[in-house]
Amino acid sequence: MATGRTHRPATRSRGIPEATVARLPLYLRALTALSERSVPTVSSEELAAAAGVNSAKLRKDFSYLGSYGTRGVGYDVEYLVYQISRELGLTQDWPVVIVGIGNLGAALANYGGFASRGFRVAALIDADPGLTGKPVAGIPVQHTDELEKIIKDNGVSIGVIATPAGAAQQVCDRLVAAGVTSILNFAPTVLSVPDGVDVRKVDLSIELQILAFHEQRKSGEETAAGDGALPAAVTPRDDSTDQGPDGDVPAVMPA
Ligand SMILES: NC(=O)c1ccc[n+]([C@@H]2O[C@H](COP(=O)([O-])OP(=O)(O)OC[C@H]3O[C@@H](n4cnc5c(N)ncnc54)[C@H](O)[C@@H]3O)[C@@H](O)[C@H]2O)c1
Repeated sequence: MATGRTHRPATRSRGIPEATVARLPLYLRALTALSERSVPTVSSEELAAAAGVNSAKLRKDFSYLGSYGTRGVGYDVEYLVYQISRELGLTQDWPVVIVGIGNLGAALANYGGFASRGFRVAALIDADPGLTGKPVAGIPVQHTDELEKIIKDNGVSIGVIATPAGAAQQVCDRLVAAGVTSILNFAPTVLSVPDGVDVRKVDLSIELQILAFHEQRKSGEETAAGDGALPAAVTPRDDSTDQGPDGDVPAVMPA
C-alpha cells in the first residue's frame, strides 16, 4: 500500500510505464494465489478480477512484458509468475535495513511477508543505545553509529525509515551517502533525495483521510436520496437559487 512517488520518468528506460510497474505486484499477488492452488492457466478476465484491474488494461500491461497468452487457453500461471518476478527484480535477494526500531520498526521486522517476497531484513538500526544488542524478530538491533558499515558490508540498496519525522531526513541523507538508492519512508515527512534515488512513502493516515472523504460523500448522497432528492453529485445546479444568504456559493461537491 505504498503511496507517493518515485523519482523516475513516467516511462522506464525499458519502455514499461510506471503505472504498469505499479500494477505488476497486484498481478503477482493474484497469480501467486492461483499457483498455490495449482491452477495451470488463467484468462485475462479472471486474473483482472482477482487483481482488481480492468482486463483491457491487464492485456496492455502484459504486452509490455511480451506476454500475450494463448487464445482460448489464457495465460500460463507459472510462467507469468516467473516473468513478473523477473521484471520486478524479485528473482534475486534484496537485503533491506530498517532504521528506527520502535513500535512500527519492530512490527515491520516481525512481518514474515518480506522474506517470502525476496526481501531479507539484513539489519535493524536504532539511535537508542538502550536497544543496541537487543534482538527483535531474532535480529540484534545495531546502533546508528554503525549505519554506513552495515550498508556497505551487506550490500544494502533498500532502506526502510521508521523513525520520528524529525529524524527522517538526516537518516535518509546518511543512507543515501552510504549507497542506498531506494527508500521506503513511513515517517510523515517529505524527503529530499538526489536524482537516481527512489522514494516510496507509506502513510496510513493519508489513506484514512481519503476514505473519510469518500465516506462523507457517500453519507451526503444517502441523506439526499433519503430526502427524495437526487444525490448532491447529480443535482442539477440552479445558479439563481443556490447562493447562500451572504452570497457565498454553497459547498456542492462536483462529481
Ligand atoms: N506510515 C504510516 O502509516 C505510519 C504508521 C505508524 C507510524 N508511522 C510513523 O513511523 C514512525 C515511527 O513510529 P513509532 O510508533 O514506531 O515510533 P517510536 O517512537 O515507537 O519509534 C521510533 C524509533 O526511532 C528511533 N530513532 C529516533 N531517532 C532516530 C535516528 N536519528 N536514527 C535511528 N533511529 C532513531 C527511536 O529510538 C525509536 O526506537 C513515526 O514517524 C510515525 O509517525 C507511520
